[in-house]
Amino acid sequence: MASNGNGNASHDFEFASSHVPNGLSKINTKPGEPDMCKDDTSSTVKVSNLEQLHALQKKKASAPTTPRNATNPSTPKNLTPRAYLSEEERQKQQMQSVSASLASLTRQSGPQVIKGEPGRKKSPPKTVTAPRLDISDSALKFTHVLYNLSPSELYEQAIKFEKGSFITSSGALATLSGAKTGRSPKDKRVVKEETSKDDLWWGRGSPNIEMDEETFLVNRERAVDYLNSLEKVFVNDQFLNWDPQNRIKVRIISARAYHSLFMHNMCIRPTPEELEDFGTPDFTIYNAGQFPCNRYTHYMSSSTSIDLNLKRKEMVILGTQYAGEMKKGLFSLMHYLMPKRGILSLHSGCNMGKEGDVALFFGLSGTGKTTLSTDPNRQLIGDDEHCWSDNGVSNIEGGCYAKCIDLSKEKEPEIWNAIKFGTVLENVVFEEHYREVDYTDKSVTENTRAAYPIEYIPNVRLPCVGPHPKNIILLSCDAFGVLPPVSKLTHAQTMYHFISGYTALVAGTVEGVKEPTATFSACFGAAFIMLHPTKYATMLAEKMQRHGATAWLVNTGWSGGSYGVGSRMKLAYTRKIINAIHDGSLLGANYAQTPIFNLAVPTAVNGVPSEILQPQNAWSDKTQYDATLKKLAGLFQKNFEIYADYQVGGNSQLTQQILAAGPVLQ
Ligand SMILES: Nc1ncnc2c1ncn2[C@@H]1O[C@H](COP(=O)(O)OP(=O)(O)O)[C@@H](O)[C@H]1O
Ligand SMILES: C=C(OP(=O)(O)O)C(=O)O
Ligand SMILES: [Ca+2]
Ligand SMILES: [Mn+2]
Repeated sequence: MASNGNGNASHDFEFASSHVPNGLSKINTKPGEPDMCKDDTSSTVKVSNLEQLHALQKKKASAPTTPRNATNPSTPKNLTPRAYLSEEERQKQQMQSVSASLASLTRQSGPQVIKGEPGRKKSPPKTVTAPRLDISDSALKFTHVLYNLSPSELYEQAIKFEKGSFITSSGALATLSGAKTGRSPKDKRVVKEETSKDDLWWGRGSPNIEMDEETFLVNRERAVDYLNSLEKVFVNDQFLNWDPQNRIKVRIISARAYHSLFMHNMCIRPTPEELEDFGTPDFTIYNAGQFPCNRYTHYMSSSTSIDLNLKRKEMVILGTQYAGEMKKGLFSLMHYLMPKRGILSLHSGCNMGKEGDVALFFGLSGTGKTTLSTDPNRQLIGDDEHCWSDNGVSNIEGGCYAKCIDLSKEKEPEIWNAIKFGTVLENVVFEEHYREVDYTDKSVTENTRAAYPIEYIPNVRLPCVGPHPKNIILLSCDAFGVLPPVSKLTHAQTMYHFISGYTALVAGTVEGVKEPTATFSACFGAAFIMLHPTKYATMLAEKMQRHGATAWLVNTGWSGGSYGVGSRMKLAYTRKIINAIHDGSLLGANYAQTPIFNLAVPTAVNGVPSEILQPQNAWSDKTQYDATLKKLAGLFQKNFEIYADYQVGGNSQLTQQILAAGPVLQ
């Protein structure tokens, strides 16, 4: 009957052959049809007003989840949806839990919260009301809770309400993180309290700068008051760790859609059933990043404070909107919780080959964990944070956080293609009309970032778990240009370099500064570790020995001279080196020892010019090379002094071997 695009003409209307006086043809409806003009022929919608029509557009939500394959080990067997609860009761419990999270500690109960956006006054709001014993202006107002919104909803929130939010030509959400475009490790504080203080690493070299319990509460109150003063807050209830036995439930309360979307991408996304049974989180982040801390508060040294309280299982963020702070805050938590269970937490990328061979990529920021674990020939398990338990490896996260300065489609196609709808693009610059991103532009920061769900990488391994690692790759971006592109490490050397955690980056964007600065960051992530580095090193040594893993040191930094003279190692060469590690060919190569560092360097690697394998060959000024090598060796030795008094494991022999495995200056 109808014309529905298949080429048949509609016979619903007939033009009368006779002309009416004004020149317009008269339209006659067919006999039997109701006397109304229809502009299409499909059945009409069953609504009586526009509002109802708009309501039809949105159907019952099913939360966007992290996809898992059929044999999903990350859904614990005892997870049965609470079928006995009515939808209304369930929602009420959910909001009661959020209200409790947002409660001031001086009140018995939480603030009045309403699920959903402000301004929808039509239906009576589902509120959770606190008994009004302590009547105050802030207790009288409602806070709207935007609970586990989808990427589409978060895009709308960001674009409507957050200045600096734009959709780029590839569909990503471009945002600005404000004044802080990187982490603020000097502003991190850890509460010294009786449940954890004896386990934690304090003092020289430690990232854990202490704070007392009272001061934490002052900052927590500041964050909670700020969040409650807003019309609406975002709440994400999500998981960490793909190992089902060691999954952690986290709640993130934030004020920006950008933060909510970032965490949606970075944490593991629960299924609707898992969300129904979420209950009370194991850990809560209060992100009040737009609001500064009070500098008159004890322990505060700037307007930024990132405070971790392991006893209360809470983290407070004030004065920084850099989203990586939340991700790495949770990583710190895992660096405390997991070793207590005999599980090693690792600042590493991880992927797996067709034979089930797993590789770990350790390294500080910018050394290549994300770039090199994203490999078209291998399945990606994760780019940044992992656990190594007796069952193998598991990713902690549900997403990746790639650096995108100078990103190119040719060199890193998988990451390039992952920057699409749903991806958060931090601090990038784009052309104002077409919104084409210019990845070379450092106007906002050099630390431009893309956060995307892990399944945006096509060859992802879901669930993100794997067997015990075969190769351990320590990445170092040596801007001095003296470390070889690749070397095979002995067991003791592995421990030495793991504890040292060396990289050297160029001093940054300051004009005229050409001298590289060495960074030593224990366990390739000193900013996130909670226990003494030797604790993690002992676990790594034990696991590597038990599972027969081989370790390699790979320099992704400079070759042919230091920064300013030499050039960055070609990514294509590094990839060839990594391939030779994966396929086992490098294990059987011939090796030569280097002076001072005593590293075993292969004489040939398929696809890599042999003259760059021994770094001194690539330098034109040999005396300069010798001097630079000695300088770096001295820096290593100086850094290691703080560990000389510690034992690795119960084994003083291993400790002696580790000390002897460092560079030797004649
Ligand atoms: N030889 C190389 N190996 C690895 N990365 C390289 C190399 N040369 C340049 N790069 C660039 O260095 C950066 C490494 O960053 P990324 O992989 O995100 O580091 P991480 O994940 O360790 O913080 C990327 O921008 C990458 O394109
Ligand atoms: C998010 C970060 O990690 P990485 O640079 O290691 O990817 C960071 O250091 O802020
Ligand atoms: Ca990374
Ligand atoms: Mn990282």
